[in-house]
This record gives sequence, C-alpha cells and structure tokens, in this order.
Amino acid sequence: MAEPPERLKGLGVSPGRSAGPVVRMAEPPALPPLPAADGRGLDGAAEEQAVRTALRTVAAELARRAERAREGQERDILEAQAMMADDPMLLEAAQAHVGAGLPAVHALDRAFAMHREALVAAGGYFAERAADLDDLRSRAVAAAMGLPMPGVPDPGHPFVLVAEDLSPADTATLGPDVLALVTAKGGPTGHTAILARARGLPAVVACAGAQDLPDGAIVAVDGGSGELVTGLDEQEAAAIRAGEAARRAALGGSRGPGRTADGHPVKLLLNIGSAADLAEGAEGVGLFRTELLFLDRRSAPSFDEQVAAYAEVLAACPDAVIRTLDAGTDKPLPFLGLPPEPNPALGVRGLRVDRVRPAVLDTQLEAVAEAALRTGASPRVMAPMVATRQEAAAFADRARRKGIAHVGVMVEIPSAALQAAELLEEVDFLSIGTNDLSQYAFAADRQHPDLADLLDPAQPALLRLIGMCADAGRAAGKPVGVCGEAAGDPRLAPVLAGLGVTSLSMAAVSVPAVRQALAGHTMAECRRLAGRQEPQK
Ligand SMILES: C=C(OP(=O)(O)O)C(=O)O
Ligand SMILES: [Mg+2]
Repeated sequence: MAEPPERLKGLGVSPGRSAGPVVRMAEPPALPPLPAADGRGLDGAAEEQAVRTALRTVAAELARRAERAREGQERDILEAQAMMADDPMLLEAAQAHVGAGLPAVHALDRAFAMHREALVAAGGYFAERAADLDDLRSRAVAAAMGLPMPGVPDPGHPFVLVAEDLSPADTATLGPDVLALVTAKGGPTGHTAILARARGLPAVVACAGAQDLPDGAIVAVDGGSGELVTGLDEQEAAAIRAGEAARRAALGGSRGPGRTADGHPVKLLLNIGSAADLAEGAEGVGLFRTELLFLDRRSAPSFDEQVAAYAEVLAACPDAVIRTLDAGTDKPLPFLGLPPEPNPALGVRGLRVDRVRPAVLDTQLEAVAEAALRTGASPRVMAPMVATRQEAAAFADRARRKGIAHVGVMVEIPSAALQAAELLEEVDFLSIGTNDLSQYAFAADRQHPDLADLLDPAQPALLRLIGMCADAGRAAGKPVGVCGEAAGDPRLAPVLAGLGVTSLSMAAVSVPAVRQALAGHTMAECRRLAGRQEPQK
C-alpha cells in the first residue's frame, strides 16, 4: 500500500510535471571518532582490503559516469578524477597508515590530506586541483563507511533529485536520468533554475521539508506551481509522466515565428549555455551564456577550444547573440583568481572583470571573430552588467576593432535602463536581463527564496524600466529584446510585446507556451495589458 499523499510547497521555477523515486544528494560524510588506542584489535589485512576496495569503488564509479557523460568537458573531468582515485601512491600512503594502526576510513582521510598538502605546497596549477582531491576524499571515505557517494547521485535509474542546494557545476553535469529537481534553498532566477529550464527539467526550489523525503519515496513534482505530492505508487507516477509527455507534444505542435493575433512580429529566441541546448522551433539564439564553458575549470578554455564552441553554435545559428563572460557572485570562476569580496553582487562581476583581467575578454572576442570567419556567420556580441555609456562605448569599440560588426549591451542595472537612449547611440541593440535588473532595481538578492515577490517580473517598476528601454529602441530604430527569465513567462509575453520589446529569448521548453500566449492577443490588447495608450491615428 502506498503512503497517504502529503503535499510540500516550494517555488516552481521550471515548468512541467514529472514523478518518480526520490534520490537525495548525499552530504560529505563526517569521520567517525578515532578508536582509542594504537590499532590493537583492528584486523590489518581487512582494513587494507577496505582501503583498496574503497579507492577501486570510487574510481569505477567515476569511470562509469565518464562513459555516460553528455559532453566532452564533463567526460574529461570525470576521467581525470577516476585516474586520481586510481593513483598507486595514494593507495600506498593509505596502506602505510593502516600499517601504523589506523582503520581504513582514517587511513584514507590522512592519505588524502597528505596529498592535498603536497599539491597546495606545489602551488599554481597543482594547488587548484586540491578541490578535486577533497571531492575524492569524501567519496572514498563514504565508500569505506558504506555510505552513499556524496555529490550528484547516479543510481542507474530515473529519479527525482532532492538536494539542499546545487552549484551551477552540479546542475550542468546532471545526467539523463534526472526527472525533476527539488532543492531546499535557491531563488527563482538563480542559476540552478536557469539551467533546469534550459534542460526542460521541472524544478522546485526553496522547498521546506524536501530534505526529509526518504530515498525511494515516489513523489510528483510540479515545476510550475511549486507543489510536491508524496505517497504515490509507480503506476500513478507513470501516468503523470505520460500526461506530461502528451502535453508537451501538443504544445510542441505549434510552429512558426512569434506573432500577435494581428500579425505583429515578436521574435522568439533561445537562451543556451552550449550547442547542446539548441532546439527546433525558435527563430534564433538571443542569449548564449558563454560562462558555462568556463565553469568548473582549473584554467580558462584555450582560444581553440573557444573557437570550436562558438563555431558549433554559429554553424547552426549564424546571427546568434553571444554574451561575453559573465563571471562573479553566483557564477564564481576560480581560475580568474579574483579575491573574495564582502559584497560580490555589487563588486567585480560581468564586464567589470575586464578591469582586472583584460586578456580574458580580448581572447574571447578574438575567438568569436575567428569562429565567425570559419563559419561565414555574422554573430552579435553583447556585454553583461554594463552600467554607463562609457562602458558601452569602450566595449563596442573593442569588439568592432576585433572585427565583430554587431555589438550590443545588456540592460541589467537600473542606470543602464535610465540611459537606454544614450547606450543606443553607442551600440546596435539592447538585451534586457530581467533577472539582474530585478535584483538591482529592488535591492533583492536573486538567489533569495524569501524575496520572490520582489523578484516577480510583473512588478510595475520593472515593467516601467523595460518600457523605457523599448521606447528608446523605437526612437533609435534599433532592436530591444528581453532575455531574462521573464521572457519565458507566458503571462508576461503579451505585456512585454505591448511595451514594445522586439524579441523574447528563453529556454526552449518555454517557447511553445509563449508563442501561444502572443498569438492569443492583438497588439492593441497587448498595449492595453502593458498600460500603454493606443498610438494616435
Ligand atoms: C539574462 C540574464 O543574465 P544571467 O541570468 O545569466 O545573469 C539576466 O540577468 O536576466
Ligand atoms: Mg544577468
């Protein structure tokens, strides 16, 4: 008999429904206390064997995940980690600690600690690998204690992933078996939510009580309403999955460009993190978040690696909008070596990183120009986190000197919205990042689960800032789009069209519903919804 249903509520941040067994992301294990004396009473041979088995288990599990990995970069990281776990010197060191009287768990912990110290002492590239060793240490200790592996689980069957929180790197490496995501922390426009939407994975964040769900309990997840229902059986779960597949198939049946009911065009574009997110049914790419290429790396991707990644997208979509690196705050990139800041959302992030690491932007712009040459494409490039006309002018000049013809900037800071007309004297287009524009207009951390009402893109002050940008675009005869998560909200699509934005850029999963919402309203209705008067005849 299934348990009676119980409901939990969080914030629905990636629409769609799914259902399946819960698998929780395990936390790194705590070491048990050391046995009192010098190892008397321990079976040395058994402890040595336990050390060997733990390291083998870790290496084998990482190798298995490497085989199943979706992308080259992820596979490379997992393979490198599997090799580290297989390092005979590590095994020898741990066995020596067993020889000195330690149980397997502590012997492994000490061996990893020694390796870590050696890496940190070696400095530079080696020191940067210390975090990899910490991850391996947690895995080996968990294996020796018979606990589930920490990190993103891979149980070998479809599951609903439940975690306290997920880093962008965790979310980017989720395998194909993840049916839905539920986290106890997180906000509506945090990067976990964005990456979940990019994958079309239903997701609920800020869900109190989620972590008390037992592994294996079958739950239904509604990524739109934020509701979780527990106590289902597998048959009910299968029915929910089938219903969702049918709903998506029906919505996916709508085709064609974005149009209001009376034919006013509003382009429907895609937000992507790599070529893997490209999908049929949209009119182009409105936001290529290039920082995903830089995440979870010990060093910046090389010029050639960047050219290949950009060319792959440009070959499929020649006028894609490529955003230059947006590092900082919730997207930390350790290789930049930036010092911690007391107030990182207001610090050196986005385009501001160029003030201290100019080579990164130079290489990126050169790589985009080279990818354009190789593919015969004419990409558009834009900078994140532009605050002033001077920044916009300097960026445009830099990009044009590298041979990039179409240059824009994002409007993510109220100062940029207030100066939209001036920015458009410097650049060819604007793209409004409503996730950050909300954060900075309302002084509300976009990751904060309790401030979701302030971050609601239907807030009148946000809509007024968007309207100011759209007006400036109309006056200048230049496109002004929205690429924040608001663009994928079908409630808001007619309002944004009524304000005069020329494109909406969103995760592929959101395109059909937004297309349908636009097609359901005439432009006059859109303008009324946006609080705009009909233009004088
Ligand atoms: C599109 C945006 O950029 P990101 O979410 O990557 O910060 C935004 O801020 O709205
Ligand atoms: Mg942003």
